[in-house]
Amino acid sequence: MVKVTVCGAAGGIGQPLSLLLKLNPAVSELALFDIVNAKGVAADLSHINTPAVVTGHQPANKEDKTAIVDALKGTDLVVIPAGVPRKPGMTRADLFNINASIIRDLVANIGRTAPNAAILIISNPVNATVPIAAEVLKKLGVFNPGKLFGVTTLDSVRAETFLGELINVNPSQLQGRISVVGGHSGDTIVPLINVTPDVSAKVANISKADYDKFVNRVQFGGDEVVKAKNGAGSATLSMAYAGYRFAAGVLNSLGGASTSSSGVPDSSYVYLPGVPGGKEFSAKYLNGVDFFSVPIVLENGVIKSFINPFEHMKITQKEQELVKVALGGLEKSIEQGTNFVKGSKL
Ligand SMILES: NC(=O)C1=CN([C@@H]2O[C@H](COP(=O)(O)OP(=O)(O)OC[C@H]3O[C@@H](n4cnc5c(N)ncnc54)[C@H](O)[C@@H]3O)[C@@H](O)[C@H]2O)C=CC1
Ligand SMILES: O=C([O-])CC(=O)C(=O)O
Repeated sequence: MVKVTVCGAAGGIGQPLSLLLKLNPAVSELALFDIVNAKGVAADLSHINTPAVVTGHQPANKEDKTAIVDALKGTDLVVIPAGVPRKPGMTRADLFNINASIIRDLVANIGRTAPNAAILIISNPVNATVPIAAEVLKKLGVFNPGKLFGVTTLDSVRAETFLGELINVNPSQLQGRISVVGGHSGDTIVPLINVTPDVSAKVANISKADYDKFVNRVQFGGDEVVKAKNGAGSATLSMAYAGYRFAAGVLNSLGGASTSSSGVPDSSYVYLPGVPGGKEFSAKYLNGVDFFSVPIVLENGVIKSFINPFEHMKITQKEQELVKVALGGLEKSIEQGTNFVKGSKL
């Protein structure tokens, strides 16, 4: 019996992500929470002939806490795509003012109602919203760093797609054979492409100009979609796919499967000092930066270990430089998120 809750389930990401979760046979209950239209989306999805029982939870007014409590009660996994998306001309950091308090309040509810649930954060700016979640859970005394995941899978999905185009390989075959680390915005995103010898041999022929274009496209792929949607939001469908890919990995691990079985596992933006070996890794390679996206190995829905890219992947000089740049941006966002909660009443 596995209960999954989606917070922000009626949104552009929330709806297709909930659809994909409804199709997963491991899910027995799917609780959809949103401040609008949660019941409508739930009624719609509930007609699909798969075992998951779908429920919709929508507060009647601002004071109504029963909807969120019902959505979270007994849940094993919460996915959060709640909040506002970007419009052209905005950075992800510009979303902080609105999304920071949405994440703070949702995670406080999770900490109080479902302290053992795995929490997957999609809402931007991920580089800061995950530190917000960690700080809230710490304040409530229920922080389990092995169960807090910043969802950066879309960066991997993009890297696989764009590299596949470049080296003429079916992009779905690149899953687990390249990696993306760092954070989730602009130059904090660092693709690593020399992860397996077969891919490494192919990328050796890429020109410097093409490589630079590839890195830039992975780092700024989100902007490409924001521009194309021209005011109607940011990536939703590719994000729902990516969010589902990551959530399915967590669900599989709850069912006993190891995420490390096929190549390099997906990365997630995690609190390193709370992961085995993470504190030493951060001190040695990241100037002590606490949150960083690394490939993680899961067991029973919890991070069992992570793969140290600096020891297990052939990182080039250029990639080292990209990591250095990423750390500067990450430090600022982490501090912003942490300070926000320190100055907040829960
Ligand atoms: N991690 C990643 O790779 C990506 C993250 N995102 C982020 O995901 C977030 C959602 O994007 P979209 O689905 O396109 O936005 P959207 O506006 O279509 O949907 C957001 C949903 O959240 C709901 N919501 C707002 N406040 C809420 C609250 N307090 N509790 C529950 N639900 C609430 C809204 O009613 C809406 O249905 C944005 O912050 C966006 O930047 C988007 C793409 C990729
Ligand atoms: O670009 C955005 O604002 C949404 C996002 O995080 C992405 O598409 O990677």
